[in-house]
Amino acid sequence: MPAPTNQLKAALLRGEVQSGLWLAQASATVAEIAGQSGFDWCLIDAEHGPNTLTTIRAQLQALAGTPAQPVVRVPVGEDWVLKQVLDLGVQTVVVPMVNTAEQAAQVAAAVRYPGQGVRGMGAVLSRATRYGEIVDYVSSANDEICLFVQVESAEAVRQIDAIAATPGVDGIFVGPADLSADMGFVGAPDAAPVQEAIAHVYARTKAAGKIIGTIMFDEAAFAPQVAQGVTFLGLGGDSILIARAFRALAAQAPKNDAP
Ligand SMILES: O=C(O)C(=O)C[C@H](O)[C@@H](O)CO
Repeated sequence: MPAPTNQLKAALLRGEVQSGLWLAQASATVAEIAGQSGFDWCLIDAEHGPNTLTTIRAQLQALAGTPAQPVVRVPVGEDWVLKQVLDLGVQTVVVPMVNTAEQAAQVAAAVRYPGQGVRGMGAVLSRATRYGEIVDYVSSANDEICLFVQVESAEAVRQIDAIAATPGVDGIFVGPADLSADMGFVGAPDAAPVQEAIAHVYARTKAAGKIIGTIMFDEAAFAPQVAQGVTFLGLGGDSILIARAFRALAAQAPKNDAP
């Protein structure tokens, strides 16, 4: 029995738009609700969300019962972090703050077994192999890994051609907030120089034949992003949606003229 087919990767490689939700609550319940809401994928954010391996595992287990494909963003692109997260069974990972081609090559090696990388051989003990049931996992896992590296600095933009060309990097994920901040436009991702840089990254990523990803929090931005070639599209995050819904409901509270 080989590693499970990465349905999200397969759809993205067919050029299909796949939209999803950022999960930063570290809640298996929120993950389960999101996973059955119609998203193609749900990303468990361990960079900005208070996630641990235990909470990531619980959310992966919750998502397993839903149509949504699981994605994990690791806090940092270190080999040991990627090894532990992949052993939990996720096959699509996003690595933040990849600024150079050297870093891209390092994380690409970290997510694949020897022959294509340096991923440690612990899967037989882990959820990734269903605790030993998937006996051919190690020999088939590499092809089912989908690695996105985040381009979110001016240096990464300068190195986009080398980063995108890196073997084992399947997609480039633009982080608008961090990119704009690094370019000197804190809180202003719509600034013209930032948008020009993003358009350049999209063009060079497309030229390299790689998948383009990003996240938007404005529904009006979804279609324009797809028109620019984005197929791995974040539609927002659980925290902001929950907060908005609570504020909107509270605002509906009836009042009376107390006697
Ligand atoms: O820099 C960005 O933008 C991202 O990487 C996405 C954010 O981290 C995400 O949490 C939305 O703010």
